[in-house]
Amino acid sequence: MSESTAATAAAKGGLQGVVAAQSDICFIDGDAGRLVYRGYEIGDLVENASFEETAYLLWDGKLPNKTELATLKQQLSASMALPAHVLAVIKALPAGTQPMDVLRTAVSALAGGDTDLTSNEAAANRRKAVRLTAQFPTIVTAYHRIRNNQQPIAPDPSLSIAGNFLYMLNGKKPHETLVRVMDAALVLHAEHGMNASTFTARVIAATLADMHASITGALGALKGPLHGGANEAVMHLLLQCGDADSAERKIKEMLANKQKVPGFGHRVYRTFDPRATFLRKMSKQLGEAAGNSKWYEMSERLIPILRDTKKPTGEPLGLNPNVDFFSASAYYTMDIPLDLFTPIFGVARVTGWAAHVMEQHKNNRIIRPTDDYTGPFGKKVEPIEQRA
Ligand SMILES: CC(=O)SCCNC(=O)CCNC(=O)[C@H](O)C(C)(C)COP(=O)(O)OP(=O)(O)OC[C@H]1O[C@@H](n2cnc3c(N)ncnc32)[C@H](O)[C@@H]1OP(=O)(O)O
Ligand SMILES: O=C([O-])CC(=O)C(=O)O
Repeated sequence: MSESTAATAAAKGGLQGVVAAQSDICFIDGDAGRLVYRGYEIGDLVENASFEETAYLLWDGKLPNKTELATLKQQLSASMALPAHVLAVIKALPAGTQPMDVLRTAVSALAGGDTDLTSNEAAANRRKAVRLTAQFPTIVTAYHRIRNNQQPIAPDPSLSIAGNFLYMLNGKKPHETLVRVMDAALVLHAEHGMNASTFTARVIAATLADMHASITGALGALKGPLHGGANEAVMHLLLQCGDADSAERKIKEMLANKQKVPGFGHRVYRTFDPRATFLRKMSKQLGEAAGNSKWYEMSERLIPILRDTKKPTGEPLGLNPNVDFFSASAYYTMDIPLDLFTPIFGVARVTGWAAHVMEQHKNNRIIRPTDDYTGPFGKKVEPIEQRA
């Protein structure tokens, strides 16, 4: 970044372009639309590696061999069931509690009773990463069933994380194609450098707080509609519009009113988010398989509007879909309830958060930036009766 561009970015706030850590985990080239996890291109991983292999890669820095993968799968299967006190916490939450809040609360509750809680050593962190990754799908699906007056389904040790998520959600063995789509979505969402939730996790970890505290905080950041919450917001928008013509009108109106359109734009990508390229294909294929391409086609209609609409300067807006855009129509076509879209993001991203917490703990310095004070000086405390 040139000095003048850096100065403009600094004035806008949001830590744009600020290097917050040295990291071996993820590389993003925002101009080229390139995403790399530990040296592997995202396209290679999504086509040739499972979510479990990706988790291993993120945590251990290498792809597992057969024995290592079998061990990880066994460890994950052994950790999927929730402790009784966590199920009790989930059941005690008031009706209507949002699934992201349930997930955050349950992760916080999982700290109680975790045998490694107080250790930030690498081996303890690795065990906690496995347990949390295994427990996330169980929390999300158990809550969904409980809120619908259904019994939670016990995880099936023969299924993957993706397979178990669909199985525990619907109570029947999922079709292989759907498991493959869900697995690919999890690989695509697993990691993304110093995004807001990962940065949050690292800030918490850098105080030497533990993995559960860091991931509880990360979930709070992921919930927001400018971050992970955008996938749910995209689907609400598509449903509210109902058809492509109304959606086109609505988007133009939003742009004219300077409103942010969910699922578009990115702090780093200046071109198509490479993950959106894969999710776009998945949304199309799912629509065709379901005999309902309406949501995919509606989504396609919006792309040229956000790319080509002119700014007052005459330049095109140049906004592209991000990871949250096509995941919305893909998950909706898979019959996944809207308010589980962001929790699914969490089911994937817990692996990336855990990798960053481990990296932070390995080479730590507290993260404490500074601010540019713009308030007054010289005030004196007046007696309360004299205050306006
Ligand atoms: C997993 C993820 O977190 S991916 C992102 C998910 N979030 C969303 O989809 C929400 C919609 N998108 C946004 O709000 C933003 O694009 C963000 C939060 C992702 C990135 O924010 P920033 O880095 O601050 O945006 P940036 O500075 O590049 O914006 C440039 C301009 O494009 C505009 N813009 C950016 N995104 C959008 C959008 N989705 N709709 C309309 N205008 C937008 C900005 O308002 C800004 O306009 P200005 O120059 O007239 O002020
Ligand atoms: O990197 C970001 O700012 C947001 C994002 O796409 C992600 O977390 O996947």
